This record gives sequence, C-alpha cells and structure tokens, in this order.
Amino acid sequence: MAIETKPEDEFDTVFDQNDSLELSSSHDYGTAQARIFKIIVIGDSNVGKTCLTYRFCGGTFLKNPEATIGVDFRERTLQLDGETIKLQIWDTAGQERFRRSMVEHYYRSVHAVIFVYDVTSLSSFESIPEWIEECSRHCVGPLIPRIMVGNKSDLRDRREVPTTAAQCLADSYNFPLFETSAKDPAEKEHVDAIFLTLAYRLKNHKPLRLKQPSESNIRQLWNQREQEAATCQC
Ligand SMILES: Nc1nc2c(ncn2[C@@H]2O[C@H](COP(=O)(O)OP(=O)(O)OP(=O)(O)O)[C@@H](O)[C@H]2O)c(=O)[nH]1
Ligand SMILES: [Mg+2]
Repeated sequence: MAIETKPEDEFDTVFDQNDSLELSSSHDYGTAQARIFKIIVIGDSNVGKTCLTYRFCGGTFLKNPEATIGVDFRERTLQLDGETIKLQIWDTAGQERFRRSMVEHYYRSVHAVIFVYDVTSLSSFESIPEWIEECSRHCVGPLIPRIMVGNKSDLRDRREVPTTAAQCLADSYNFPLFETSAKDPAEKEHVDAIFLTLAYRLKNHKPLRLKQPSESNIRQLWNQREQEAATCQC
C-alpha cells in the first residue's frame, strides 16, 4: 500500500461538505494558522486500524486492505469552533516484523494515542495492556490523551469481547471506550466522533504546534519501510 503523504487530493471527492459535525476537507492545507496534532493508532494486526483511519480520513470503507508495513500517514483537517486543526494520523503496523524498526518514530512527539482491539478477537483485547505498557516504556506521559476502540461491532454473532469487560478495562486506565465499525456505513459519524473527541481535547489542552514532518523525514521513513518489505520472507 502506498504511503499517503497528500491525502487531501482524495478528500475533495469523498467528503460530504455538509457534514453535520462541521468537518472540512483540506482546502486550507498548509495554512500557517493550523495547529497540527500527531495521533498514533496502535493494536494487534488485523483489528482494523487501517480501515478505521481510512474511514475517518477517506470517508469510505477500504476494501481488501493489506497489512501495514511500518506506518501509513493519513491526515484530515477540521474546523473546530472556527479554528483549523490538522490531525496527522499514524496508522501503525500491528505485526511485530513490520513495526520493529519504526517504534521509536511512532512515539516521538505524539499528542494522543488510540488503542484498537477487535470485538470478535479476545486475544486482541487481551493484548491491550501490552500496548499500553509499550506506550509507557516510550515515555508517553500521563497527560497524553488515550482512548480505547473496539472495532468490528457489525459482526454481532462473532463477538468475543463483552462491552462490560471492555468498559472495566478502560475504566481501570481511565480511558474513554468506544465500540464501532469501520465497515458499517451507519457508524461513519461515530468513527468521526471518536477522532473529534480527541481533537477537542487536544485543541483545548495543547497550545503547542507540531512541526509538519518534512518531505525528507517522510522519505526516510518510507525508505526504511520499503527495505523491511523487501527483506520480508513472506
Ligand atoms: N466486519 C468488519 N471487518 C473489518 C472492519 N474493519 C476492518 N475489517 C477487516 O479486518 C481486516 C483487517 O483490517 P486492517 O484495517 O487491515 O487491520 P490492521 O489493524 O490495519 O492490520 P495491520 O496493518 O496488519 O496491523 C480486513 O479484512 C478488513 O476488511 C470492521 O469494522 N468490520
Ligand atoms: Mg493496517
């Protein structure tokens, strides 16, 4: 899957400009006023991180996604209370072999973290504490907003993780919990709401400006990612 450095091109075609949540596409990409926030999305492989971030940034369900190698970047610009906020979303690889060399990059200067599990996979839910630990090991401070998302709620007959258990875990960490589906079009606004929750929190609590990653930084990550893909035995 190609790295996405300029997703705004596709925003123009897929976003509903009359969105009731007052989200805008990226016509104002690059404006000096925009505050930029880096959000990383982590969790086991196959839980739907790519589909969730694609749903939020691209507006549709991504059919036949490939396993993420290293990281894919997505972006969406929002107008919140008259302010332009740019969410720079790092869709990370769940597979250890595809993420190993990138982990340091993920956590550097992160503003918020989304932990994703699959409600039809108990093991992905049981991994959440390990992902939280990894986050702490990389010095992500307690003031960095974190949320937990149980994806694939459309697969009602295959559910393995009860909401009560998930709520219990989320409460123990003091994280908000969302259950949703990247696939179900009826959940589109709910997916938006997850990211909006973070955006509002960041907007109200984070005055700092994140420097836009330079083309050369992105190129460096991309090269690293391609090297990994080339040496992969599968
Ligand atoms: N039914 C259903 N399937 C989903 C949903 N989200 C993702 N999927 C499917 O789950 C599989 C994995 O989705 P991805 O988004 O690639 O998962 P990922 O977490 O990015 O995986 P890695 O990149 O390997 O870490 C794909 O077959 C998707 O079609 C959902 O909400 N409902
Ligand atoms: Mg992925």
